[in-house]
Amino acid sequence: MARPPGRGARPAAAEGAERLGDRRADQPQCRPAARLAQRPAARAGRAREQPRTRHHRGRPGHQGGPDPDQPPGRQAGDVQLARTTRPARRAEAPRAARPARRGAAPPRRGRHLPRHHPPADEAQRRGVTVPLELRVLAEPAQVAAAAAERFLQRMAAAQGRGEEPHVALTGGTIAHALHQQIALQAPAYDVDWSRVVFWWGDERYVTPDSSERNALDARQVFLDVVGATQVHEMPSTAGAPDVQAAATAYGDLMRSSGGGEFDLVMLGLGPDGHVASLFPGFPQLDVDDTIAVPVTGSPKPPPERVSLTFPALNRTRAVWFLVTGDGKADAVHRALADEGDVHETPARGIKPAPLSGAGETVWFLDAPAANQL
Ligand SMILES: O=C1O[C@H](COP(=O)(O)O)[C@@H](O)[C@H](O)[C@H]1O
Repeated sequence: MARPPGRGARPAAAEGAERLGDRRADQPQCRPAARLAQRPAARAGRAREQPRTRHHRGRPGHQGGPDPDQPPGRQAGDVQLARTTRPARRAEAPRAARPARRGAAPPRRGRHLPRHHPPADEAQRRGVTVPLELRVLAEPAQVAAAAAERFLQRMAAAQGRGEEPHVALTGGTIAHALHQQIALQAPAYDVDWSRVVFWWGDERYVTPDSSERNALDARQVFLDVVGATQVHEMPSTAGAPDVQAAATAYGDLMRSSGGGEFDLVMLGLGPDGHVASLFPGFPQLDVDDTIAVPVTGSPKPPPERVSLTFPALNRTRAVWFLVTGDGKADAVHRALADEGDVHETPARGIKPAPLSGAGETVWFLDAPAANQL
């Protein structure tokens, strides 16, 4: 898994630095950023010398006292770091199914993924390496604007190659601002919205007009504004008799759509490290033979949800995490630490394994969310 930045292990790249293409884990991904490359050598040496425990690696000042060269927390300012993900460690791979510790519904087995659908550790098995970028911006509004700009560029580029990109949208705190920004910036880009296929990484199983619905806000501020036509919502209570049926129907729809793989999956991150509706300690984390699973007893309301599984989310060229606020800083740190358990920090199970094209993992963070890196 990837390391947090700031330990001198990998050179960083300034925004706009020339990308050198996909490389193996032990090779630098981008040319060093001038401002970071000019750090005093003594600081880099100190960072290497400090003994660190597994959970504190990469947290300057946490183990060895405050670092005089480094103000607390990562500085905002549109800095882009880039590294390459490492093949997942064995301990991080999803384990055999364990009993639910909370009131989660047992996920239904036997809804097999298409043959081309890679298992959760497909990236590891095939030795796939995917570049990892961190973009730290000052405020949530800048995170939304930067991600929206890149989203529009990505869609236009995919369509320019003759593709019809499939995208998984996120819910959560950042989604509203992100979607607003996409709609705002859209007129400047040549995107045919009838040729982008929208899905969701997770959804709340509530009434269709509930303000808890991830899709409702996305439609109002983005999809209906730009005129998207291929929008696949997860079923609400009006569309399926129960949450299990909702998950089954969504998996069936995705399986029959012939999409193959996502071009892009966008994800938020909960303070507990959850992504989509895959929560710490829940049995859905271990499901690798199904596209979508029901969740009951969610620790975050509302209690009933549908979520894509890790294999479904990882069947993508790109994953973008969008995370803001200091309440997420510990989760960001745990997600990017060298070691950790996917059952404690579900974000660690996100390892895109592209079947085609170049892969990427990008973390768009505001400064508070990055303050433990
Ligand atoms: O409930 C959800 O939570 C996560 C994280 O959301 P946040 O509000 O803590 O940012 C989100 O990614 C997911 O889509 C959503 O349904």
